[in-house]
Amino acid sequence: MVLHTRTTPAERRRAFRERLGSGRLLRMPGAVNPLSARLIQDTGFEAVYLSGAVLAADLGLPDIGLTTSTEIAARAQQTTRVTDLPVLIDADTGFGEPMNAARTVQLMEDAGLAGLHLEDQVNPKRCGHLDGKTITPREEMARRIRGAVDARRDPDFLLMARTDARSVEGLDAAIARAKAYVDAGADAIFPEALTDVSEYEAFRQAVDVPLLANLTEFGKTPLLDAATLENLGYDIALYPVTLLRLAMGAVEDGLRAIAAEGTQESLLPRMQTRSRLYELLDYEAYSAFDSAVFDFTLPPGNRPGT
Ligand SMILES: C[C@](O)(C(=O)O)[C@H](CC(=O)O)C(=O)O
Ligand SMILES: [Mg+2]
Repeated sequence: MVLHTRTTPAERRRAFRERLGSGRLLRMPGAVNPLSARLIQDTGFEAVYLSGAVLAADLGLPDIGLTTSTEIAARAQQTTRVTDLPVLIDADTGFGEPMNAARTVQLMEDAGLAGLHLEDQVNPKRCGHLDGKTITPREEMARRIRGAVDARRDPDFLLMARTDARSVEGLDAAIARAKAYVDAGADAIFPEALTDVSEYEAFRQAVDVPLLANLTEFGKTPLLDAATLENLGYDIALYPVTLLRLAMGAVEDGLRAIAAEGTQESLLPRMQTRSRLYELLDYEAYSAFDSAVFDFTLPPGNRPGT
């Protein structure tokens, strides 16, 4: 995969729709950057997520609706260029009125994404697993969804509605909202911050469209495993911030070790090697453009593929 993806956005959207219709659970890790999307593909996952929390944290911002739709579209495009997998993005509240949600859909289509989700919070929004959320009236969110549906040009672009109502209005209201959002045209539902298996079951019984389970760590939801979620009939298992938490944990430990030990020697076994990085970048394949690009040798045991 030199420089770019080989698949078109249309092909990926189609593949994503078909995969969601398979009845098998789709495990979707959130990328931390375009390179990590490559790693998600390389390790055998079939779709990539772009988390609003990660995109904000990447800029040193909290997840309270400060990022803009053009900012996240730019990051999305950098990501979709370097993976063949479908990419689903977190479009928060749609960034304003229903007309802003409509524009957001077109920006995300143009960024090569396979779909997005919109949530029924008001701004400033917050992480779905925090207390004190405020949600829109149900009809306001239905208008947001209808605006998004009308703006969509590729019918395969997935429009997922997230409801944050469980921790605000209770389970029954959250389910009623999910149904109303499907009636407004949502293709899939993201019930946020469910607290136990019985709530997952209730959603599954009530809603016919694909359902996403958000397995974010340190939140309100138990970290149900893939087999359990598949048995519950869920379609997507989301690990939105997992890679960021792993990476930042490792970065912090590493910084402390260098500061304490005066060398990074003890950290080498935990590092991605130069050869693995080059393999991921498909460095060698760039010789097709210019044989001088990859005409060096790496130390023994450190060549891509060895
Ligand atoms: C899924 C989510 O919307 C995200 O932005 O990744 C967050 C995740 C998190 O903050 O842990 C959410 O659940 O609100
Ligand atoms: Mg989010």
